[in-house]
Amino acid sequence: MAPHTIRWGIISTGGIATKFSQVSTPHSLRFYSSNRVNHVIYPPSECSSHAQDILVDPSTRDVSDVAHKIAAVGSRSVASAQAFIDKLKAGKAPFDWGAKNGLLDNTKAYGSYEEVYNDPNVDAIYIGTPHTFHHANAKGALLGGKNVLCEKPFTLDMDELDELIAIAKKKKIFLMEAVWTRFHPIAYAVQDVIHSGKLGKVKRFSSEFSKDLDPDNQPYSHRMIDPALGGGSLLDMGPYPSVWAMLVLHHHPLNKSRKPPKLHFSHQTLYPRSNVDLNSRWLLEWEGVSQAMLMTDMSTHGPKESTVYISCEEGDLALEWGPFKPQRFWIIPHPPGAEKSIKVKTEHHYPVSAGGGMAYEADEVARCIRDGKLESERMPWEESRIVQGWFDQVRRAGGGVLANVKGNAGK
Ligand SMILES: NC(=O)C1=CN([C@@H]2O[C@H](COP(=O)(O)OP(=O)(O)OC[C@H]3O[C@@H](n4cnc5c(N)ncnc54)[C@H](OP(=O)(O)O)[C@@H]3O)[C@@H](O)[C@H]2O)C=CC1
Ligand SMILES: O=C1OC[C@@H](O)[C@H](O)[C@H]1O
Repeated sequence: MAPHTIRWGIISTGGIATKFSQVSTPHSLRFYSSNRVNHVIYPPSECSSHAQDILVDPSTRDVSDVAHKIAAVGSRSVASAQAFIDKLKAGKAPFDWGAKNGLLDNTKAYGSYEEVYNDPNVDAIYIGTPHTFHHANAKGALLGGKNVLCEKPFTLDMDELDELIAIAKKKKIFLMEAVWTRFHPIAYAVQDVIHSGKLGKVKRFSSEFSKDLDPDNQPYSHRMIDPALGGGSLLDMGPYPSVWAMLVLHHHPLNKSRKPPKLHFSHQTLYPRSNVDLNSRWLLEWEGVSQAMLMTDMSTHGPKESTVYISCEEGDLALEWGPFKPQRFWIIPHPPGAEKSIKVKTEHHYPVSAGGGMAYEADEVARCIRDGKLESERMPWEESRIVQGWFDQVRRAGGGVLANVKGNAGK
């Protein structure tokens, strides 16, 4: 049967859209315990782009039921949209597959986002603008009748998110937050290990996304600094410690009710230059499962081999940095003299397939649309709401410039 093909419209030509992966030479990687992906792997890169990744041959990730095409690119400048398309067409392996196979034929370059919302040849829109525009862009796309995949963080606050969900429900249109990590092979593997009980009960959990962005040497207009663009570490980086807590603890078999966790306390260190948060910490508790300490920080890199650390009865699990796309984890015995059934440290590789790792979430969108779903079971609205709720609470308690800022719900 022919694959169900989604005709994408891409909104914005910024960093996430244009940080083209410098990947050209395939090599085979052997890995210890993955049985989900086992074919040609390309070297991992932090730079990923939705537009570029959907141009990779889907068979490299064992996908044949869905496919992608780029029907339109919208930018505030038509020249930028056209340059973006030209760059995609000039992509190297594995991204050249799309141009060679017609995925960029007749792609339209628009000098506004509205034209993409209204293009009848577009099925779904990917939104890659700064956080403070997500709500307006997603709302415009939904009102134009388009399915939506919106970059993280979904919105600035819960009211904005609830309005988008209400529109999607009313118009019966698919809507999803682009938390790509949820769809990576390693995310399933980590859940399998912890939820199988092989390591016993979870005793403690910590996860963080720390990265030195050298804020003092960035212009004020940088979206991580400028409050008008939703600056600070929490909104940009917070989805990643959160995704691991949600997958491991919220989805834990012991959390039968799937009740949201309690947020005990939070703290933000403010960055005097613009009064956004330099770092944020918050403590959650899933009753009967575990507590979890989550952190974001844009002033330092943080630990390389334990961006997520899950202490369990029989041994621990540690994930490599960065939490947005780790490719390895380790199972680690307790300290000498305190070992339980885990006696030796083992390493487990789960690399993403060819490309940067963003095609998995695009495949999910395509399948959901094909199947007439409004939301994804792997990235459901309620779980975006839980995480958005933490951000609202942490931001408000932090006292920074964004503490009392309200989003644009209703506008
Ligand atoms: N999933 C992931 O791994 C990643 C996700 N992201 C998310 O993507 C979003 C965008 O981040 P990033 O690509 O780094 O951002 P950039 O600042 O690099 O680009 C944002 C783009 O948005 C458009 N835009 C529209 N209005 C404005 C405005 N007033 N000011 C600035 N830009 C505007 C511009 O595109 P144009 O001129 O074409 O209209 C601009 O190039 C964020 O929400 C971020 O959280 C970012 C990086 C990685
Ligand atoms: O979403 C993201 O993931 C990758 C990071 O490098 C980037 O800062 C962030 O926006």
